[in-house]
Amino acid sequence: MLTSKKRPRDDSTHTEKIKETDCSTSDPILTHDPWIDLHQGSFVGYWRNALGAETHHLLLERLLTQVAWQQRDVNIMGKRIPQPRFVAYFALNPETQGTYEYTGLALAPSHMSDIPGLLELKELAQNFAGLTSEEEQFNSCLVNLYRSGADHVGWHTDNEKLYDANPTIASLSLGTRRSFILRNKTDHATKYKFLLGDGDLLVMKGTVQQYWQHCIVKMTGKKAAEIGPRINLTFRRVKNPGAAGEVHNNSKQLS
Ligand SMILES: O=C(O)CCC(=O)C(=O)O
Ligand SMILES: [Fe+2]
Repeated sequence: MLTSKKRPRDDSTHTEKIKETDCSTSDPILTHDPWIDLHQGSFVGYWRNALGAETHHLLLERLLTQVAWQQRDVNIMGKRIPQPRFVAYFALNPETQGTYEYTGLALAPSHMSDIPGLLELKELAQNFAGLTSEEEQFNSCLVNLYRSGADHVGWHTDNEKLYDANPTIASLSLGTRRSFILRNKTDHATKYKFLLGDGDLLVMKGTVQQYWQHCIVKMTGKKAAEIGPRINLTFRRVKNPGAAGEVHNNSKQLS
């Protein structure tokens, strides 16, 4: 049974503010407040093992086997390249919410109710994100499958016009721990690294998509091939279904 009970972060060593020049030195933010104030109205919430259940592997297995994963081509700087991960898209009301589009890739949504447990995960993510009113609640879920350490997502912001200009986005991780980095758009040396492990939840809130970019770091070498899969579910609220493919400000960089 999934629980939405909030639990304090038990260990902050999985979050670090890092400098461009020294990515291995940690400057941990040692606080039990799950919300990190990035200034200018940007906030990130981070909960280790928000899922709190021992059934993550079943959930991972279910998603691996039941989701109709797609690897699509995207346009990056005039070139068509296969995305370095697999994706799928779910909506609460696929009939009215339209497609999700970026860099030449259009994904039609499936029903969230098609995957057992997905609606409960949405509720859980909403509770952690503090979304109480119905108008704020998530109605879509973009799911990423990183097969090994070589799969990744490049620097980007989730600034599609489908969403509000300052959307709340909740990201739930399953499987292998991977490095998620946020960097300030105007000062790339200001970064926060989160090691997102099985059951961890990260929420971006306020102006994060205006002032920060994020990525999942590409791993290289033998270790990249050896590590297991990771699935990430990002819950979002589609507000403007007619605006698929448009972005709020500067262009979205993504691979
Ligand atoms: O896998 C992750 O944690 C991030 C995914 C992401 O940034 C996205 O789907 O927009
Ligand atoms: Fe993103």
